[in-house]
Amino acid sequence: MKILLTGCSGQVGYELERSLQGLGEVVAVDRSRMDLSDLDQVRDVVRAVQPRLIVNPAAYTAVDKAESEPELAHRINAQAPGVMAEEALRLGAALVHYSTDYVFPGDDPGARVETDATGPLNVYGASKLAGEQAIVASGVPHLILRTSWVYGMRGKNFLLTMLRLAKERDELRIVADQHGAPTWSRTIADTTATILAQARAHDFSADWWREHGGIYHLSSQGQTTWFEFTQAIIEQAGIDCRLVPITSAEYPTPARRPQYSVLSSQRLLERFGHVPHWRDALRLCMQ
Ligand SMILES: NC(=O)C1=CN([C@@H]2O[C@H](COP(=O)(O)OP(=O)(O)OC[C@H]3O[C@@H](n4cnc5c(N)ncnc54)[C@H](OP(=O)(O)O)[C@@H]3O)[C@@H](O)[C@H]2O)C=CC1
Ligand SMILES: Cc1cn([C@H]2C[C@H](O)[C@@H](COP(=O)(O)OP(=O)(O)O[C@H]3O[C@@H](C)C(=O)[C@@H](O)[C@H]3O)O2)c(=O)[nH]c1=O
Repeated sequence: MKILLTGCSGQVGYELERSLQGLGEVVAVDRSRMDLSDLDQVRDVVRAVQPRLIVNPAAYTAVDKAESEPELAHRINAQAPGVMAEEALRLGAALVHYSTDYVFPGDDPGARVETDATGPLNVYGASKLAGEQAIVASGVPHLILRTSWVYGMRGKNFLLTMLRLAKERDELRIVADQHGAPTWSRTIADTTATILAQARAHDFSADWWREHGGIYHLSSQGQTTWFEFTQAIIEQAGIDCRLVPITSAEYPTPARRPQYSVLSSQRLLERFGHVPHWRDALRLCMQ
């Protein structure tokens, strides 16, 4: 069985290339082979590979930059997944896609469930929501896994930024009024593989997708703030750096970010098992 994996140079894509190995023949493509801003190329690659499953972690993830490149963000995060969905449907294949906590406005302290009303505050979030909608509207069998605050020991992420800055500076000023759950890229990849192993046990049947497909939240257990997350990172790394909690207003950015960004993974936990607490995953990742 062929699995077409996009974005294999990204945080989640890199981990997926390993986690998906047991499930089939993984055809991993990066931007040089399939540029998601080129919709004809996306279509051509899917037609050439003829996968039974497309797994799409590739995305435009530069949240602030997206504010000045809305069309490009929309093409990569919304139109390209739409083309993948159309092509997968044509081939009788299924699509696994990733989305974000930033589809929500984050004005309510409770953990968001899958059916809660969306309302992105920024261009990135709006483009990811449009991607979800294109996939759902296509009618393709799909899983959309919404995750949050992704980090790992490679790629571009908050953990690595903080480790670098903490070594360069005596003091870091970090927002303490945005709440969420940092999620290790490996947790996302391994959970995806666990879910797909269950689908494979049912021969990826239409019945399985009807019963288990759809949108799931997949983020670490527990919640924190960017400030407290940084405290945990610095402490575990044993770096001496003073951390100052600040408000979002004191750290102006081109994109607005949600204040409360916690996702409830209850639906996924009930069907597919365990997701670790953010502190446990951070410890393991940094070890
Ligand atoms: N990072 C985060 O904090 C969060 C991410 N998500 C979602 O999870 C998924 C995985 O994210 P993550 O692994 O962290 O993202 P990364 O930014 O680490 O990786 C994104 C990947 O997409 C690729 N990509 C970007 N533009 C294009 C393009 N035009 N054509 C082909 N490939 C492209 C990048 O390639 P290249 O290396 O060449 O740039 C890279 O491989 C995404 O859907 C994202 O929206 C959800 C919540 C939080
Ligand atoms: C570098 C830095 C950032 N910050 C703040 C800015 C921002 O509010 C917060 C997080 O910064 P970042 O820009 O790294 O994170 P951001 O790009 O907003 O991260 C988001 O990425 C996308 C892809 C997602 O889908 C989201 O789930 C989320 O992970 O930390 C500080 O307070 N101090 C600092 O020194």
